[in-house]
Amino acid sequence: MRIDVVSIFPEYLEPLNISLVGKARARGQLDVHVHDLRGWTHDVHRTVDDSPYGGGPGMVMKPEPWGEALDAVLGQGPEGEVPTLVVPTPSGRPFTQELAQELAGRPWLAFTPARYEGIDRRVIEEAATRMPVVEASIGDYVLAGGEVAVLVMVEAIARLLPGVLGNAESHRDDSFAPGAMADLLEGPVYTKPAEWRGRTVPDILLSGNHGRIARWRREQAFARTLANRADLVARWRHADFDKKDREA
Ligand SMILES: Nc1nc2cc(Br)ccc2s1
Repeated sequence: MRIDVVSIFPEYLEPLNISLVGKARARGQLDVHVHDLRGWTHDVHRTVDDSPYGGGPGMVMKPEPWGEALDAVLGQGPEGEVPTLVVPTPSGRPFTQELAQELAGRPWLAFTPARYEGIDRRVIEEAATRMPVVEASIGDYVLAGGEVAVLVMVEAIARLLPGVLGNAESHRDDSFAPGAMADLLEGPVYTKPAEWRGRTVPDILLSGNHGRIARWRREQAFARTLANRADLVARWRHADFDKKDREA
């Protein structure tokens, strides 16, 4: 997978050089290119924003630099291919595990994290005439810019790429993963020592009875989901619980 990111703070994307994403890049599983939007400005002040038409607070990101940046990115990718443009925005569709899975299946993603009050709408409209566009929100809160959202989305997507996570089984038990864990949060996990500050590990996990352990883990996941995410539980049908249990 190729990933391009255009930002006025390219240094914000430094974390893409380390850990899971960094290792995937070193192994050639990911080809990441970070671009400074100001490279497509032509004035001495390298201007990327201006006051909003219609008035209102803050500044809006000018269309010209973004248009030229996307032209350049399109020209750098595989011949005849276009990226899926991913626009982090509080007003986008929820970025969920399902959307991460969908985007993990694309060969080329281009991220355009905004700052200020956002990007002139015409940039997105014009881009949509030449590539798929996904406007996605990582949550119901407003950040100072989209770079943090890009880090979240790239990590969530990269870990789903074949071979990136050491243990291919890890995906199966992810919270929100399709199948048995859909609409479920992961339950508690434990490791050595068996006793720590007077607290022991649940006996069931030491029993070696893998069927009962799987059942216990699902009950814990259900309880955690019930406690923290009633919205997910509302999507369960009673019969599904038993069915999901059989799938475990
Ligand atoms: N939750 C989010 N907040 C923001 C703010 C800006 Br400015 C750009 C993108 C995003 S995504």
